[in-house]
Amino acid sequence: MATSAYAQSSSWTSFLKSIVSFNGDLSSLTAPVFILSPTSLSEYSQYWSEHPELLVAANQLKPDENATKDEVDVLALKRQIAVTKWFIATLRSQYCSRNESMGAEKKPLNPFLGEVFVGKWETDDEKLGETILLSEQVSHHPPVTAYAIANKTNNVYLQGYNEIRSTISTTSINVKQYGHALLEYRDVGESYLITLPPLHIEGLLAASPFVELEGTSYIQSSNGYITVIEYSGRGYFSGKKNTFKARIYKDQISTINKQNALITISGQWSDKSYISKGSSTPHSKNGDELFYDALASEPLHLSVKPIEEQHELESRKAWLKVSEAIKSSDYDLIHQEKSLIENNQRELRKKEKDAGIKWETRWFDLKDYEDWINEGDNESNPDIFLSLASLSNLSIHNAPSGSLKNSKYDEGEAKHWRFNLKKWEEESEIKI
Ligand SMILES: CCC(=O)OC[C@H](C)CC[C@H]1O[C@H]2C[C@H]3[C@@H]4CC=C5C[C@@H](O)CC[C@]5(C)[C@H]4CC[C@]3(C)[C@H]2[C@@H]1C
Repeated sequence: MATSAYAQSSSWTSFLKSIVSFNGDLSSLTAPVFILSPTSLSEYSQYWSEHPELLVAANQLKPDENATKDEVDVLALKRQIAVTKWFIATLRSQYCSRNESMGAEKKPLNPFLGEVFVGKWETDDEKLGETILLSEQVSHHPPVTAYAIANKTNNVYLQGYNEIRSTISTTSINVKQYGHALLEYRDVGESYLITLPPLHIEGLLAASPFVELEGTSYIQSSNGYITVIEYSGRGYFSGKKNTFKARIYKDQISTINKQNALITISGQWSDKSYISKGSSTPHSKNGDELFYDALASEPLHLSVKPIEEQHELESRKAWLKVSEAIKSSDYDLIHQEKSLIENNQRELRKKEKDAGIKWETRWFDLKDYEDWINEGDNESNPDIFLSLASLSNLSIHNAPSGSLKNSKYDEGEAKHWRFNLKKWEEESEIKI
């Protein structure tokens, strides 16, 4: 990875010193201008669907009414492969797009409470149809972004939320992701729980930061199939960066032995990956089939209405002056414009506190699963998160994403952000 010209700059070396006395909240660190992104973190929800054709693909793999049990099963496995491909395809957008567009990972603007970001992916393919995005900053301390993505044409709905907790080692920033995504294919009658891998930021000493994924993440289907994805960077499996190995099993019990894998996929999530049947590691060398080429398919970017048509709570309108100041590297103006927004927010919080009113989130509710479980009979409308967490043996608590039941994190609160369709349907001010 290239060493930036900034590596020796005094601003970067003093910044690196400052992160040694790090307090856990990345947004509190004053980073040098050249590492600041003009984009708010609330916009990162769009990375979940820059390949909408892959997001809806599983919906086309429906058995017809006279399919045999085998055909039904083969199609269920094909849907698991399709959902795994969609998820792997999101990773380049999620974790490389700033490096590709701005030369390095950047520090995003820290969204204010109630900040929203909406848009749509438009296409002239009427089988695919339009896909819409709603994103809302549902918490400022700690920063939590919730999102909902819908493709009505295919009856496909994705919702989720993200929170991060960071620690610093001598040369890298280690990030645990909290939250998960829930994906529903309502025509097929199937749902998926998707967890988020831990990551770390490399390249800090070279002032050319980039994200590397690590650990394990899961995709659990309501039909039992589960994909277990292991991540590594340079120096592990193949010495290449952004490496992963995904294994698909019939069910969670089978995951105790890698020999039980029905399908194995491996390669680089930011480049090419290959697929083979069974548990052997696929590779281009032994002629295994190409699974996905992340560089070959250009992402479809979200359409966002012009700033003059946006509501004041919409991200690009709210941050316009700060964003322009960052683009012109005018540190004083950045500080001046950011302070305006931050002081306004402090004022609002103070008024709410004095009036004894609590901030109401707009399109998402914080669902307390401990209440839900204690209320007992929910057989009437079983919650898909609870059933998928049980199938995958994953914790329902506010643990790092992908924590297993009975792991050391499997305790404490169990509150998760959920999309409230009724609130969106009653929305009268914010338009897509
Ligand atoms: C504040 C310290 C600093 O500026 O260090 C310089 C570097 C830019 C490293 C810190 C920032 O790195 C950014 C990378 C961001 C993550 C990128 C992608 C995602 C996926 C998305 O679905 C959810 C959000 C998440 C996890 C971003 C979270 C915020 C990260 C870690 C930024 C760091 C402040």
